[in-house]
Amino acid sequence: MVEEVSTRSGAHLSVEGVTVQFGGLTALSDVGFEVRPGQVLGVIGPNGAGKTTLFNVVCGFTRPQQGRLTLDGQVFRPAPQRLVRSGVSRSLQGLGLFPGLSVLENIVAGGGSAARTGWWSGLLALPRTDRDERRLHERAGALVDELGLGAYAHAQPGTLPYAVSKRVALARALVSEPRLLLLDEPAGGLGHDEVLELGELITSLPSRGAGCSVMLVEHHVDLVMQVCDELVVLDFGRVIATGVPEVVREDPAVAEAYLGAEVDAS
Ligand SMILES: Nc1ncnc2c1ncn2[C@@H]1O[C@H](COP(=O)(O)OP(=O)(O)OP(=O)(O)O)[C@@H](O)[C@H]1O
Repeated sequence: MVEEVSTRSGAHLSVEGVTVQFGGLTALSDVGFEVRPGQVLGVIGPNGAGKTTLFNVVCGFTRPQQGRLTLDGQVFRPAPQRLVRSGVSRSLQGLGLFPGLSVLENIVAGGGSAARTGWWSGLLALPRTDRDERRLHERAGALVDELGLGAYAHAQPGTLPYAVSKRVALARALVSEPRLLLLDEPAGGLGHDEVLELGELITSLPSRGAGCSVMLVEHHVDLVMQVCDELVVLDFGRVIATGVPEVVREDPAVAEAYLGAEVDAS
């Protein structure tokens, strides 16, 4: 088991002692965990637990007051516009597809500066070559096929069924061949069969291309239990449990956090 993990590739993200306050409210308190190479790590927790805040910290939308991130051992100060250059990609709850562009063009747009020969060239701000451009279009075309988007390649986002839009957003996040993929509620609004398909896709990500680690923020507990190697459970901004799904599922603190949330809701 250990051997299997150590041979996987993908980025290694470390989140250390992260604290975020909004005025007097502590949204995250001393949060720490790791996403290991080739791992699918799930972040779960009841409403208001701090999941979105954590996602925003890793994307660079929110700066923590304390703590730090490292990516492959280097201090990582994420900025949304530089993420792709760092080998990181994200798919947000709000799909954010460009209305004036076709599905294929939207996917190509996800290449950003990584359209250059790779994210490392993007980091050095090397100019984009025709060959880079061609490769980007090839990758976009391959994703259209792989995610079953062929019938929609030239459609406008506004005309797509919701589940198809979600696949387009995912393809756009994958076209840069990220080493770390950040997914925010990818199952939101999907039906049962679509969630199953999504689960298969997420499970395949670590062995896709050069390898990809995944941080998945998700409410859909069945999906999380199915696809994640490890879970981090947040409640009131604190990590209350970490571990493999089978163990977290039995953790009394986790049951209590979710039960408390249900009682509040009722
Ligand atoms: N920009 C903000 N300003 C003030 N408070 C905020 C802000 N963003 C989040 N919060 C608060 O921080 C806490 C954590 O919110 P967050 O959205 O991260 O939780 P969550 O686990 O994603 O919740 P949900 O599952 O409902 O989306 C909540 O109490 C929320 O009201």
